[in-house]
Amino acid sequence: MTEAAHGLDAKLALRRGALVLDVDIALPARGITALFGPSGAGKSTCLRAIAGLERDGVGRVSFGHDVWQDSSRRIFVPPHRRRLGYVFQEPSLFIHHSVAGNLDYGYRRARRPAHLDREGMIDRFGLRALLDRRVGTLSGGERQRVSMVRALLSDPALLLFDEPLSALDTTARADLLGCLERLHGTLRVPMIYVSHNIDEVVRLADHIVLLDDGHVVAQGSPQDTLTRLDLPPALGEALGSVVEGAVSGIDTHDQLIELAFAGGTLSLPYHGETIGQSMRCRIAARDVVLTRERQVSTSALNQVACRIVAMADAGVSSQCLVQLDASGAALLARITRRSWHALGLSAGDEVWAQVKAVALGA
Ligand SMILES: Nc1ncnc2c1ncn2[C@@H]1O[C@H](COP(=O)(O)OP(=O)(O)OP(=O)(O)O)[C@@H](O)[C@H]1O
Repeated sequence: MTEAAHGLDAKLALRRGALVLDVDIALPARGITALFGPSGAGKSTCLRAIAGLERDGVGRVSFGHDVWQDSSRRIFVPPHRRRLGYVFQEPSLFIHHSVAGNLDYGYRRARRPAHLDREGMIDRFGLRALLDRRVGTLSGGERQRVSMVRALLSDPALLLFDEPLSALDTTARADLLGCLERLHGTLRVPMIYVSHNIDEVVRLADHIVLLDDGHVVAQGSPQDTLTRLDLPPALGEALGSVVEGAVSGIDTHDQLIELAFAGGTLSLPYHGETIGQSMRCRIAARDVVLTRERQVSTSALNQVACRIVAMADAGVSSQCLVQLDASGAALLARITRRSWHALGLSAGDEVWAQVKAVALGA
């Protein structure tokens, strides 16, 4: 299998009822790209158009050196010839066949490529004990694991996952998210992952495309896109910073870990992490409190020294967004305008950002 030298480029326009989708997306050739946005933004429609499942989309889609669609030249490669591994919100499997039968369907058609680690994937997704079971007897979470491994074993050039966890309960969702995180480091092909759950996105994505009302409003690294001050109000709750660091301490007595990052250390709840483990956590803008002085009597375990970079309207008249720099790490706070004025804040000021450890629980 040859890997794409360039990723996916899609410039597509299409109308579906009240939705006018008009996107221009350029994705990296590796890693996970999240297509994120509020409900109804057009994420699934966009993914389907990329796959060739929306035939009336107009524009150009290329993947690596392959042109999948070019309306001006009447080129349209049908979905089954685009080498896609598609996973939908609801698993679509051969319900009367065994798990092994489902997994091997695409794997056999792809001629069992040597570079695909069938056994490793079965173990990584916890399917070993289920191989002989009929799919119809599995739970929703188990079926979705089968869908994912089946897609991976079909030797795709591009994986398209459309809200694969949204129909699952909290436990199944957490389990599968863990599987996907572990898969991340071994993925040889790019994945587009549609979600409206920002925590999933932050844990998985290397790159984010933010969609609102059929349009791309930002694309780039999670850190850069989610700390922007100019995003539409519909994306407001997703705003915040993505902190990357390594576990530098574990306090089993208080069940907390310390995460060392560019701006200092953060305490957050312990979930079985190990020292040295790389971690990402999201600090939602609404969970950050700003103070002029470092506080001595506060229940917030985290206080990070920052400098104010800029302030902007938060889209809600009583609130503003404050961009902060913590020794090179970008943070974002959403506070009231009243607080901004009461503290006499302005760009360039030194402040402390307080964050409760429980706000950082994964
Ligand atoms: N075939 C269709 N006919 C009419 N309207 C459609 C059709 N397909 C999609 N839409 C509309 O387009 C909008 C976007 O739908 P889409 O499923 O792409 O959004 P989404 O961002 O994936 O939303 P969600 O997160 O809720 O799944 C919705 O308002 C939907 O009702």
